[in-house]
Amino acid sequence: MQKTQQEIVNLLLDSYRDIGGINHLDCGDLPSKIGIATLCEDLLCLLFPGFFDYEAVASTEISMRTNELVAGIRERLSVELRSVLRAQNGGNGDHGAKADDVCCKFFNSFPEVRQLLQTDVQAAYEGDPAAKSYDEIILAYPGLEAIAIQRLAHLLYSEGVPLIPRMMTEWAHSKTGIDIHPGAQIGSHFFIDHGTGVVIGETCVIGTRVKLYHGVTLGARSFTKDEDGHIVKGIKRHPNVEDDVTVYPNSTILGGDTTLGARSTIGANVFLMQSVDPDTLVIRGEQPNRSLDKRVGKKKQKADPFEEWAFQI
Ligand SMILES: CC(=O)OC[C@H](N)C(=O)O
Repeated sequence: MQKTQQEIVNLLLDSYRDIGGINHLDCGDLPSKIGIATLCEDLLCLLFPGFFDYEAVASTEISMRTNELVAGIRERLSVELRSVLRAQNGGNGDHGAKADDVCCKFFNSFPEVRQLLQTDVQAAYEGDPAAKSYDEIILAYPGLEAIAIQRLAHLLYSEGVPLIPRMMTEWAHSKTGIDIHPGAQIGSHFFIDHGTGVVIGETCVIGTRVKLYHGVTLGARSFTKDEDGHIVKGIKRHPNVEDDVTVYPNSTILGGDTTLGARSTIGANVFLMQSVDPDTLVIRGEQPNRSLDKRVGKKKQKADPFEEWAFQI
């Protein structure tokens, strides 16, 4: 039997009353998904003047253009910040002062973020023989876009801003296929080549000159639970990657106390839940240019049951 419009509405209202966990009522605005997406687009224009704009930008107009961009971003970011801070406080309070403070710190950090991004572009140029120019990297490398947004999102995350940083990195994820949590701490000269399927967890600490290929996961092991069976949040769950480490495609490194020692290389398709010393090579399967004897002779450990071999390079 067909339902009237009012009957359909009543069914939904009943469901809103009975199933409460997925309603957001009487507790203020949430950030807008479209709003965050356009903010991210404008932030990229601000970080890389002339690269993400629709039209060429002349140096004579850079001051005016920067003024306009900063004013627009500041106004919209303040609105979004007030919304999330209110929502966090059950829809109460103004939070204008806190929003202004966060905005101010955010913009103050831009020169530092740009300095880091310049090292990321350099790392991509030096790390990829296919990269012909810095322009190509800024315009065409998904890894650069993902790390640019993550570095900004990390500033907001570090100020304790809820929701917005995650929405920013998810915007970048949807564009690039690269999922970097805003909490991850990432050093300079960071390069993700190709990028699709890379996942970097919230509590990762990554050193300088680290290079990752597509499909790499820096993830958590199975979750610790409290006595009520609830997963414990806020603990260190993801690996540390020291300076000058390279991880080749589709490798999975798990665990908060797992450290990839400096200058190590993790080959493709490796599954690791234990630390490796500095200067270690970990590979899975045969390497055609090494005899098995040589590998066995040099091997440090064999991680059962995955047939991984680690030895000094
Ligand atoms: C990257 C990863 O391990 O994710 C698992 C889970 N989301 C966490 O943060 O622990």
